[in-house]
Amino acid sequence: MSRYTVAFAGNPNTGKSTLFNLLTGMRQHTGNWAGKTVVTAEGQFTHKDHTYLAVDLPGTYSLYSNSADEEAARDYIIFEQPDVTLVVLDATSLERNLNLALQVLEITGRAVVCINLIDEARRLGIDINLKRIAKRLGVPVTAISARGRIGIDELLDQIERVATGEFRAEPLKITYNDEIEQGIAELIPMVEQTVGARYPARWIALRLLDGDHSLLASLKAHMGRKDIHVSEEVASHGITACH
Ligand SMILES: Nc1nc2c(ncn2[C@@H]2O[C@H](COP(=O)(O)OP(=O)(O)OP(=O)(O)O)[C@@H](O)[C@H]2O)c(=O)[nH]1
Ligand SMILES: [Mg+2]
Repeated sequence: MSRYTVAFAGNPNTGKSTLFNLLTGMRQHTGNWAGKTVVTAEGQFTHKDHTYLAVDLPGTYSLYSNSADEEAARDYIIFEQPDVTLVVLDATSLERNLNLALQVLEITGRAVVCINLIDEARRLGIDINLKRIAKRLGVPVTAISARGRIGIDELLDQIERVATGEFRAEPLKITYNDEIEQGIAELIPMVEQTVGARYPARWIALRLLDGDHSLLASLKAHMGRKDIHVSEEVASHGITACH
C-alpha cells in the first residue's frame, strides 16, 4: 500500500479546508471569509488501496510571491513536489479561479482540478462543461460540493489516477509573446544546469524574467551555498533579458 501526498491549492474561500476536513476527519478552520488557513495543515485519508497525506495550503490568488502565503504555497509545490496538486476552484467564479490552475499547470502536470461549490453554481444556473475544460487543461477535472458531499468518490478516483501515474497528463502549455519566449529559451539551459532536472526549468525561467527575487531566495535556501553564485548569474541575466 503506497502513501501519496496531495496538496490542496486554490484561491481563498474556495472550500479547501472544508474538503480537507471531510476527507481527513480533522477540524481545520473554515468560514465565509478569505485567509483563514494561515499555517499549512496535514492530515491523512484512505481511498481504495492507498493512503494519502493531505496538505491544506493557504488560499492564494497566484504563485507570484506577492505575499508570505503565496510563497508558502509556491515553495510547497516546487520543493516538496506532492504526488498530486489538487487545485480547488469556486464554480461561481471560474474565470478568476482558473488563473491559479494555469499557474499550477505551468509547474506540474501532476494535478487534478476540482470545481467546488457546484451546488451554488447550479442554484445560480451556471452550466459548466467539465469535459471541455478537462480537454483544454489536459488534467482531470471534476465537480464537487465539499459541503454537500457531492462528487467526492469521483474526485478521489481522479486523484488516484494521477497519483499512481495511470493518468498521463498533457498540461496546457501557455505560449507567451516572441520576446518572452526567446528569453525563456535562453534561460532554460542555464536554469537546468543550475538547479538540475528536478525543478520546472521553464517556470523558473519565466519567474526570473519577471524579476522574482523571492523565488531566487527560496531556490538558494533549498539548494545550499554551492549554487548561490550561479543562481545570481542566472537571475541577473533573466532580469536583464526582461528590460
Ligand atoms: N455552498 C457551498 N459552500 C461551501 C462548499 N464548500 C465550502 N463551502 C463554504 O465556503 C466557505 C469557505 O470554505 P473554507 O473551507 O474555509 O475555504 P478555504 O478555501 O479553506 O479558505 P481559505 O483558508 O481562506 O483559503 C465556508 O463558509 C464553507 O462552508 C460547497 O461545496 N458548497
Ligand atoms: Mg482554509
